[in-house]
Amino acid sequence: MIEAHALRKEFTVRVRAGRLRRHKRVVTAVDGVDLRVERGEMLGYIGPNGAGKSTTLKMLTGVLTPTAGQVRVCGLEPVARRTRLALGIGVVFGQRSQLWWDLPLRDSFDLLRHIYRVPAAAHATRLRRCRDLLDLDAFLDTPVRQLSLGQRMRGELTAALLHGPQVLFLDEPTIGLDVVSRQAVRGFLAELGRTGDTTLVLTTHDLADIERLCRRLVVIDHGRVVHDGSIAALHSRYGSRRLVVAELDVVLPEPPTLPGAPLQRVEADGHRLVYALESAGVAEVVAQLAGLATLRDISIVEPDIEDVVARLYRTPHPV
Ligand SMILES: Nc1ncnc2c1ncn2[C@@H]1O[C@H](COP(=O)(O)OP(=O)(O)OP(=O)(O)O)[C@@H](O)[C@H]1O
Repeated sequence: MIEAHALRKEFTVRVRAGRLRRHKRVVTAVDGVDLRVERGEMLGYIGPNGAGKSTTLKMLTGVLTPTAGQVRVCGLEPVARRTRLALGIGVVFGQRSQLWWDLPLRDSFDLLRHIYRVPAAAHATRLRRCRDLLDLDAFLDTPVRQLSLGQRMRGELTAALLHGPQVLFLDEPTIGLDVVSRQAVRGFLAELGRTGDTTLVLTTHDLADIERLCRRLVVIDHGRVVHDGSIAALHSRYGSRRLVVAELDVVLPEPPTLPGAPLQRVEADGHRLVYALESAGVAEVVAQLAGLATLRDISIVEPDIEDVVARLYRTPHPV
């Protein structure tokens, strides 16, 4: 659905160099990105501020012309075939609206049906589904300007999907949403992913979105791809380890040393021991601890995606 090769975008900016003088400076926002996304994939596209995520999305959707490289979305060259491409893609930019500010949500949806020339029956089916899954009914007749951010975002998602796009681009779809709206949006996107018809490209700073929705993660930094693979692959690349947390009834004179599971921390005055799973398996570690101490509780803590991504952002990457 998406193919990009050596995609590059440079911006020329003017910077002050004295009271009246200005210098031209070239900012390379995207620096040779290769990307291939198959039908039905849900791809998380993340990176620190200014990494080039929005610029990439703008090139994929035909808003910006690449400085160099090739790009095809739904088999089309985005800038040259922008009108045609609009029928195949849906776009949600969290900070911008595609709805009519003064119209009730229902009327915006109706206008979109005419703009995209969607047959009435197909429109009704898709709208019904969004109304059910996103709980739109309570505010369908409210003008967009009176909607809360969470309600508007649900409206935006519906608006992006009513013409049945093959690819959905989402730039920060959960930004600023409260917990309930965030869950509603995530649940809806997860459902969309399960049906497997829509390809989804999602940029976000909220890594819980990625964990919940995306099996594949592309990380971009300074305009370059620095990771392309699963979240699990990222953890193994950066040596993230699962932890075994043992709560003891009685404090031991010395925390036990376990082969293949180094002790990470001793907490709660010795009542809690935290081991990292290296070469040892969970069962082995639990069995050993059970033989050495009276356990009140034991839990396994999965590696934290925030930690591993923070480590990745801090790692310098070769230019
Ligand atoms: N229109 C523009 N003119 C000049 N520079 C730009 C323009 N748009 C983006 N840039 C620069 O390109 C770089 C990448 O910006 P981009 O908006 O793609 O980053 P991002 O990864 O989406 O960041 P964020 O997470 O902060 O939204 C930044 O250095 C930014 O200042």
